[in-house]
Amino acid sequence: MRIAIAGLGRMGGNMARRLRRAGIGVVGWNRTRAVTDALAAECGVEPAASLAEAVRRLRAPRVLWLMLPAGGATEQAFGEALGLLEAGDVLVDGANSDYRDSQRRAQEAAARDIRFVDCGTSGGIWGLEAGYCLMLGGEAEAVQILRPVLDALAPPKGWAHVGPAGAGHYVKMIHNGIEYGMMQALAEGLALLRAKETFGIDLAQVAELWRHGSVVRSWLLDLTAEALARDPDLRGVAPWVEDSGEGRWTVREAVDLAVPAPVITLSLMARFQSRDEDGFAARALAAMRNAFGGHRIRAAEAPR
Ligand SMILES: O=C(O)[C@H](O)[C@@H](O)[C@H](O)[C@H](O)COP(=O)(O)O
Repeated sequence: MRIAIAGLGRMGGNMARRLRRAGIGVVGWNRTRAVTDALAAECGVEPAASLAEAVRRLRAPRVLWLMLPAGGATEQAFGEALGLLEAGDVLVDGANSDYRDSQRRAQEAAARDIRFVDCGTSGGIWGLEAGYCLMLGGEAEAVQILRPVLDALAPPKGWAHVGPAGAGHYVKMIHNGIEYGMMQALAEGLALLRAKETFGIDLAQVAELWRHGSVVRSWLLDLTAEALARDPDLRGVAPWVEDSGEGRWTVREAVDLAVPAPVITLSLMARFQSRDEDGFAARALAAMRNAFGGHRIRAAEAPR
């Protein structure tokens, strides 16, 4: 089997490597040509200078796997791919795309008899060795065509066809919402342990301890324990937490469906709060408290 991968960054590049290790042919295209060439030299990816060339190098039914950043880059490549692929070909989006975009894209592809598969992809940079967890939405026949690729990318039992178009990215979105909540709970627990100064608890020791037989043992805890062992106070990490969209979409979904999701919602808000360098809401609170009760406010540093 031979497929084309568009986007050979952290995720796409490692997926190409893993496929090559399993003996699957990979035609690779990346916006920066040097990245494609390096991968070609390293593991025998067939380099393509353009998306059109990548598609030309495939045989029907062609499989083109987009592994680009969600949003503009994926949308642009999707539009271009529709003009390059033919009826019966399979177009996969493995990015963290909004499931509603995937539903629309599946319809646009279906109008040209192109089979669109949305693939939620979990595993990050560890996927190369451990395999990726793949959540697939789309037609069963299209997923069948992908079977050898999925078997190579995922660990045993690590991929599943979870529903129609959009369902793959929907399941990945909820997965990431859960990820936010789990991360937040671990982070808060560690902060509470650290605050109990009278006990002098060694966080790295406790995180390591909990990895063995405890109810909260998990891969996230494994990674946390490693980070604490390296840098017990995490001094090298600024208290600024980004988000890429999936958590916001999960919260939006909770509102749309009127399903209470307080933990996920608050864990998203905690990330926003981590970026609030201006602290206006906190200043407003302190000002109100001062106004009604004469309570002390801490003077802000004079602007320089
Ligand atoms: O399952 C995964 O492998 C991760 O969820 C992965 O998709 C990625 O790390 C997120 O994009 C980070 O998401 P945030 O930037 O929203 O934290």
